[in-house]
Amino acid sequence: MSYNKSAQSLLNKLIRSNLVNTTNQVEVLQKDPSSPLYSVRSFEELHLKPQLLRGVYGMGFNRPSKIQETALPMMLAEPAQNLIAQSQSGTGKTAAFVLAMLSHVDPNLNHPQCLCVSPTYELALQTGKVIEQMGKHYPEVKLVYAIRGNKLPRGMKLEEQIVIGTPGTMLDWCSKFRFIDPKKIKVFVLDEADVMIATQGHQDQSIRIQRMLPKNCQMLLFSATFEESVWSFAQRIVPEPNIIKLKREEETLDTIKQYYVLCNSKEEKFQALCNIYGGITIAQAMIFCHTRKTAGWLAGELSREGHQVALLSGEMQVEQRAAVIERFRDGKEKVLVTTNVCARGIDVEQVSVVINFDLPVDREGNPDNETYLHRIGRTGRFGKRGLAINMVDSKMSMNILNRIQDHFSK
Ligand SMILES: Nc1ncnc2c1ncn2[C@@H]1O[C@H](COP(=O)(O)OP(=O)(O)OP(=O)(O)O)[C@@H](O)[C@H]1O
Repeated sequence: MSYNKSAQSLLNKLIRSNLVNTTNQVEVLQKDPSSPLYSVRSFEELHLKPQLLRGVYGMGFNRPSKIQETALPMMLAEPAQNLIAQSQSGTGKTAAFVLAMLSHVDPNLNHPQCLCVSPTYELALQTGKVIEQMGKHYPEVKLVYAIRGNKLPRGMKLEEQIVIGTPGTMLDWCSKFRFIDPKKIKVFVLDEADVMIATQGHQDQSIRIQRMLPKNCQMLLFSATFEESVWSFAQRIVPEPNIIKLKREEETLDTIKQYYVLCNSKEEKFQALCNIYGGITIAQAMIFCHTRKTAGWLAGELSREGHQVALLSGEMQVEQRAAVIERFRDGKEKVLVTTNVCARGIDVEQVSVVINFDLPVDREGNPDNETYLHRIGRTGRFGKRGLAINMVDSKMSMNILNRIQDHFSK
């Protein structure tokens, strides 16, 4: 379960190349409601160090994202303020806390000052990459990974200002090995709290790290979702927090053209698919199948027809899946074939054509409306127009399609 959650989160990060736009307003709950609430419309207003402003613009950011507008002034304020922030993946949380960490470190002090914990090694590396990009013009600030494979000699004291890693190793480095002096930490970031608590032990380890930090250390916690269990964990980690929440944009089927194609067999569906493919110039398409076997077969047939196809399948390791997704995102393959299960929870916003080679159904064989919507739907008025094609090959699948139609009244 936790493996799935962190894999999903990683794959989502990899498949997305852009900020997720949202028209929803942020909800803010201040620790001290009488203090003024600042929000910024530009990065200049934040009075960042010039090296960091260059780093931000160098990444192609023109203005703060919705959540950054409110979160950044809070995180950069003096004295430090604690923050719990929740918004869906892709809305700019990572970029925000990376900027906060880079702003708060003193490059002249050669000891760790910021700790950032992530649920997995791969997720930690992704955050590390953002630190490197944003800190590109600030080479005095150094970064080290507290992850299992990284073995340091006993008695060593770290000189890097930022440490990013997984809770277990981070805890060992702070207590058992004392590579880090927790009393000198100024900023503590806990990323992906919802994924974190899904792993046995991570919650306790995170709390034990937090207890070693000084009272005036800034505590920041981020999460994509906010169910009760995340919330109670957040409150144990972050005392006297400001709270920012950004609602997830509703997905709609309004801007999507949906079709279905009637066939008699798997082979006919494949033929129909080839015909459709010949008829329209498709930028990039994702094709969903019910089983691994069908997905493998279809990918084989498509490549025999000369298509460049990527296959994402459940038996692959996360790294392999990540590599497939990265190649697809970079346009190296135009078609991605995957199974319903494997792609659950993955956002495919930039894909304009979605083909359900098999319709999404749940374990009992009933229509899975939620998956249908998530796969095909687009959010808000920024949503690009899209095309969805459903393949029907039996009375049973026609029945499922009809029930999906009834459900959405479309
Ligand atoms: N102000 C901005 N302007 C333009 N792009 C931005 C801005 N902030 C972040 N981005 C880009 O948007 C994407 C999502 O940002 P980021 O990874 O920070 O979001 P997130 O909420 O942390 O999502 P996740 O939890 O999946 O990492 C990244 O590609 C990032 O480079």
